[in-house]
Amino acid sequence: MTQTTIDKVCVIGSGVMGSAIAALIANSSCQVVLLDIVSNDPGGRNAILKKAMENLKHQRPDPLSHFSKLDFIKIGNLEDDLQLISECDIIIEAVVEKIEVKHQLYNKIIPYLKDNAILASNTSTIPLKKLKAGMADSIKSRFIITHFFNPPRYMELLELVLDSEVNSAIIDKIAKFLTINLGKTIIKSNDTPGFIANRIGCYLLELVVRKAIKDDLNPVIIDKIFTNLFKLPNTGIFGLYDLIGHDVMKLISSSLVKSLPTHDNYQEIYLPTLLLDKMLEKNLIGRKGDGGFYRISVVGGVKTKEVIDFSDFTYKPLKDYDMEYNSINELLESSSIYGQFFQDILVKFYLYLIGLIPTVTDNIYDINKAMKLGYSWKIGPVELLYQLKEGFEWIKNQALLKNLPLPPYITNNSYKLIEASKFQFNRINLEESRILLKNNSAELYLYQNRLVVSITTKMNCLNEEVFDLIIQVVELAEERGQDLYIIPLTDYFSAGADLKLIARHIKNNDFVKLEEFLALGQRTMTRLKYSNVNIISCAVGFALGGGCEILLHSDFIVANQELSTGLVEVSIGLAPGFGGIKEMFYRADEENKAKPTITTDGNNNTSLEPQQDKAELTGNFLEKSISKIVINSLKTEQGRLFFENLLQSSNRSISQNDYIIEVNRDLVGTLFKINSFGEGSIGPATCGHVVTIKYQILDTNNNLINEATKTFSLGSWPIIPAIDMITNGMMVGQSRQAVIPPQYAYYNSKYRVENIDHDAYYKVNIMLNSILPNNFVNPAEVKIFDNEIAYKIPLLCGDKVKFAAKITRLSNGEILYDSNKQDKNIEMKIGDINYPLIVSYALHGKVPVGTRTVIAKGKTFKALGSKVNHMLVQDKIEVDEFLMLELSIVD
Ligand SMILES: CCC[C@H](O)CC(=O)SCCNC(=O)CCNC(=O)[C@H](O)C(C)(C)COP(=O)([O-])OP(=O)([O-])OC[C@H]1O[C@@H](n2cnc3c(N)ncnc32)[C@H](O)[C@@H]1OP(=O)([O-])[O-]
Repeated sequence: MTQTTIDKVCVIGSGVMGSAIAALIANSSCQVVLLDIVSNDPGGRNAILKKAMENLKHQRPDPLSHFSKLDFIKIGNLEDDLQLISECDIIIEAVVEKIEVKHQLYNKIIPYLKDNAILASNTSTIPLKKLKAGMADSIKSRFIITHFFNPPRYMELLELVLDSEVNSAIIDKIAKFLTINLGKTIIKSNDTPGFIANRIGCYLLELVVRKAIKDDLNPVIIDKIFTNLFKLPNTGIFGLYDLIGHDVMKLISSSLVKSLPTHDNYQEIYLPTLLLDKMLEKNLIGRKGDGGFYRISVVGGVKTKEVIDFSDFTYKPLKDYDMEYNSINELLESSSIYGQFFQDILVKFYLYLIGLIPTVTDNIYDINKAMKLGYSWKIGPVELLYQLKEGFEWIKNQALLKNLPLPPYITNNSYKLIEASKFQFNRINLEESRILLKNNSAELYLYQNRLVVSITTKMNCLNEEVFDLIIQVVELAEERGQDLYIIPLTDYFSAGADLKLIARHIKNNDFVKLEEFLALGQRTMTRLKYSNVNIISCAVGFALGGGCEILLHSDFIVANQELSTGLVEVSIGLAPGFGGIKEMFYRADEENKAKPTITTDGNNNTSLEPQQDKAELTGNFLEKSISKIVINSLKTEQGRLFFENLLQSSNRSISQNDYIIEVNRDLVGTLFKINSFGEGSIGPATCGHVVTIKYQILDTNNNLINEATKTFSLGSWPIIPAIDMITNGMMVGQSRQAVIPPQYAYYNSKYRVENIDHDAYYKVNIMLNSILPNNFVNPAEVKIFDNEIAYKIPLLCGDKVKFAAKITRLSNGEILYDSNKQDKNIEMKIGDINYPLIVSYALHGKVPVGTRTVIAKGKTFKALGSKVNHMLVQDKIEVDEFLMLELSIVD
């Protein structure tokens, strides 16, 4: 559903940021056009874009909220497809940070902009006024900088840079899109180099790293102090430098140093540092290089974090250090080298930060917020200052002692007007509201004449008082005939039922109170569900357990894109008690009704109904939930006794493994919308088999593009990849008809199918004539178990994959193969005939995470048509014995 007047957005530049911004926008179900330069690659004129789309599927953390969101992105190049720009309401430029390139691009695209389209640059370094130089006034009034943070899907901050020329209607329109559709928090910055967060964040990174190296201090201790005392994210400072990349840091800092005035303190702290230069030379540039300050090594199958030894640039396992300091104050009062180091850097850091007022922004709360949202600081830097015994006075005194100049914000005493309460930013402006009802756990506000309930307990946990107030409020809303909104005042919706309360009841053996609590919760949910006013729940952060159950019982859910929600209690062995499982099923059923279907008319023409918007509830949810509950119960002595008593008549002890549930393997179907015709008796075809097929490729108007009979090995992609993927699983004599999305329709440069448009959907008809060799995996004889369900693009025939594998003989537990023992993961193409057939069978259709356990007969462990078997000595396996294969995907 589009909530603003923005229907289509164009992103230009499919690099790391551009493609991830396109994914973020597609996640909100808004149409995206992603453009880049023409490629000379044999893969076609859009090869750069195809690669970017492919990368989106594999990046971690996932840029896409669901793989079907790729369908919202249409790709094109800047020569053939410029007219696509004229359909777009916003054009976001995310090309290389070179002013000449950007200007050339603007000149090229401006003739295609529709009248009221907004043009935005995602630059992080080039000033707005330079970007706008030479533009016509009619473009200047709708040209802005929208600075996203990396990764755009996960970082809430968006820095918006505008000037007085920008039309106010444009500001309103883009602000609505960024906040409502994309869930971003906007912070306005003046047009100064690096804007707010990077100016401060990179200053701190360079200050700490360069000074620590100069003073010969240990990165591990410094990072531990930052994460433990200052509550910075776990990467610390050195880890973040590695994550950004030393090469990128160099680009950012050099650009900042070049554009900042000569008296700016960045120039002074950006010390020449030989060791950093040497690291760059040796490609020790961080995570994407051969290591950085830290490196992760896999030794004996175990991941080990190591730290650099500057004496010879080797790496040593990380030693843990005891924290000597209990608080920031203790650290700063210490005369240790680390105490002195932190004193020095903190004074410099804060003087720099405060000195940015008013040139960069006149709002100190925005500075605090930018670091929380753009750099994931749990506590903002200005809030942190209040944890120092003397706060601003400490900075002031230290500056005087060290003879450092004080910024105007301190000398004119503006800092004395800071109100600590304003650091917590509420989504509701409480000053505009009036409390109508209240107890110790929840409150009802009248906000802009709407009824709004907010929970006020720790983590917004649900207790009796919360339920009492909600029931009372629903009644009041019905009396007034007004809809009811449930909105958190915090960054999260609710952590669910108050587990401490439940634990107290259990500890006191007070099961009557526990039952009453559950009954009250159920009554509350029922009241929400059957109220005769609308219940609208607005959720951000997390809505876990009972929090999720509130959403499930609401009439409307307004969810932030990054909301984490679910009935998570099953993983700790608790059954959702407030009606969540039932509601999940009702909703899943409704979604199934809305699912896209393939309809086939009398002439066997297939048409695809419109794509649905929501993620589907696939997988055996109920069985998985119950199995998790049982498995977790079995981990406790009481749980085990309970189940053993229950099963006494069967007179056997029980194992957790008895409760692992089979998975379903139909994820491939959600990608291709396959219809099968006929039964067939020989097969099924598995990746690696040599098949002969007759195929037809048709466009969506049923025009025949290509047809032929072809013999090839499944997974070699000789026609278009989708044909191999769809043929997998077919029986000889069977036919399949499928609709394939563009990303699986591109052709292989070796065997060209002419006239394939890289951006279009196609239909294929396949008839399977023969399979060689006649060595098959009979699905009825195979058991497959997964350790998790995930909604990711499944691995398919012909894809490359990296995994660890173990094969165990079930009759005696003998381990026949273990890649971990050989200290090596397997990297193979699904369909490689040098690996056991069962491996390709098990990998096709598996999501690229977690462990898959397969139990199958020895005959399926033979490699296809080859004497080489990279995992087993073939002669050691009996055809009819049962073997267990465990495959764990490696990132
Ligand atoms: C019977 C069926 C009922 C129903 O149907 C199902 C449910 O809702 S079942 C429930 C389903 N829900 C869950 O399973 C979620 C359980 N909670 C979590 O997973 C994490 O706490 C969470 C991810 C929310 C935040 O992580 P984080 O940011 O690292 O923060 P943190 O972890 O450090 O916690 C901060 C403080 O909050 C406290 N507290 C938190 N949650 C609860 C609670 N439910 N209760 C009470 N207290 C809770 C926590 O103890 C701590 O207190 P203290 O005194 O300051 O030490």
